[in-house]
Amino acid sequence: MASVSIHPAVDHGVKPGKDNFAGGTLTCLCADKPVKVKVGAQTAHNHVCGCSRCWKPKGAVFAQIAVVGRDKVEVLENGDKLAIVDPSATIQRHACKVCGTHMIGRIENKEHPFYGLDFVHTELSKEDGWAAPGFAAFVSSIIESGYNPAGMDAVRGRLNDLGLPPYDCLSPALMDAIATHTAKAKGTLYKGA
Ligand SMILES: N[C@@H](CCC(=O)N[C@@H](CSCO)C(=O)NCC(=O)O)C(=O)O
Ligand SMILES: [Zn+2]
Ligand SMILES: [Zn+2]
Repeated sequence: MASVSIHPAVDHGVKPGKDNFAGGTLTCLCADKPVKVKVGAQTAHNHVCGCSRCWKPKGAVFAQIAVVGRDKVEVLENGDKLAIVDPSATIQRHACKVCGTHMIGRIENKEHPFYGLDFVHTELSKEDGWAAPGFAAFVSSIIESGYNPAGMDAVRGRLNDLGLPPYDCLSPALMDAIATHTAKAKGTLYKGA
């Protein structure tokens, strides 16, 4: 039986990143005047995401998405084709108006735990060496985009086989980082006995 399809970047096995990789250029899917975005550093926290908001290549069940410092992200060409998909969303996704590809996901709320980081889809670059995805986020959310709920055991099994532990929110490390940020803001962070 064919294995469950997740995302083209991982369906044939997760490819490890390269040490000292310094970034590359993301290009949208337009044949004419593509949007080009420079990402001038290696990314962190790469993951596959099942949420309905993240951009997925045609036919993919999951998105692949990572973060990088916003100071490392620069629109190089055809930025006039970009528009924010939903200005009220936490992550403002700047997408190509012609092909729909999300090029930059930016957080403008300075109080947000991930402020200062942009979300990017590194499969849009032809450079080799981007950090590999390490987990699967918002797995149950694929049902919201029409995935058959009866197939979820097989999806989670495949993700585990690929070395992408499945979570229905973000990974424990990221959820702990968010909660730590919130506790600091509320003044309730553990201070020791
Ligand atoms: N069930 C919802 C979940 C959407 C969601 O909360 N997505 C996360 C992860 S996106 C990258 O990992 C999130 O942080 N969203 C904030 C935002 O999108 O602005 C669904 O599927 O839509
Ligand atoms: Zn485009
Ligand atoms: Zn998402």
